[in-house]
Amino acid sequence: MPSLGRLHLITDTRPGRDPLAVLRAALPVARAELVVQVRVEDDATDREAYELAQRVVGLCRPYGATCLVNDRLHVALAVAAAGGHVGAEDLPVAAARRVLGAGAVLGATAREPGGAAAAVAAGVTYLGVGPCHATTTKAGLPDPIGPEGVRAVAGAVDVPVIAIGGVTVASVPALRAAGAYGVAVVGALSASPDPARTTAELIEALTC
Ligand SMILES: Cc1ncc(COP(=O)(O)OP(=O)(O)O)c(N)n1
Ligand SMILES: Cc1ncsc1CCOP(=O)(O)O
Ligand SMILES: [Mg+2]
Repeated sequence: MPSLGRLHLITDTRPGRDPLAVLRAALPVARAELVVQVRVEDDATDREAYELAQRVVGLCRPYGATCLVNDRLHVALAVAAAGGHVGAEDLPVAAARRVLGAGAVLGATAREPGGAAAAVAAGVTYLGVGPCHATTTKAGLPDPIGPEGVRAVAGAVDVPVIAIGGVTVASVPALRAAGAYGVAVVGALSASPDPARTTAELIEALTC
C-alpha cells in the first residue's frame, strides 16, 4: 500500500460552516494521517476554489498532511496540491491521470467491483467507495452499500479503499473489518462540537 493518509477530511463549504477552523483543529492531531480534500459547492467560482485550496496547501505543509482537490484538476495544478479526486461526472480517470501526471495522488469514486477494477486499470491511486451509509451532506446519491459493499470492492482491487458516506467514529470498525484502508468524512468533523477530539477518535479507530 502507498503511504496515503487514512483520514480524509473533505471541506464543508456550505453556508455557516468554517472548513478552515475544522482543518486547524484536525491537523495537529492527525498530521500526516490527514488527507484534506478541497471540495467546494458546484456554484463556487474557480477563484473561490483556488483561494481555499491555496490556504489548505499552506496549512497542510508543516504537518506533512496531503491536500487533494475535488473535481477541479486545474485548481489542483495551480496550487501544487498533491493530486485530485474525480467521479462519474468529472474527467475520466485516464484523462485525469494525464492532467495530473504520473506522480500525483489520484482518487476516483466507485461503488461496485467492476467500476473499481476499471478505475484501477486506468490509473487511480485510491478509490472512494460509497455511500456506505445514509448522508445528508450530498443529495441524489444511490442507496448506501454498507460494509458489505465495501467488502466487495476491497476484495476486487489492490489500491487503498476509502469508505465515504455517513461515516462516524462508531462505523469505522465495521468498515475496516470490511477492508477499508481509511475513511472520508464531511459531517463527522464539520458538525462536531469538538473537531480535535473527534479527529483523535477517528485516528484511534483507524489505526488501532
Ligand atoms: C474520497 C471520496 N470519495 C468519493 C467522493 C465523491 O466524488 P464524486 O462522486 O465525484 O462526487 P462529488 O464529491 O464531486 O460531489 C469524493 N469526493 N471523495
Ligand atoms: C461527497 C460524497 N460522496 C458520497 S457521500 C458524500 C458526502 C459525505 O459526507 P458525510 O461524511 O457528511 O456523510
Ligand atoms: Mg466529483
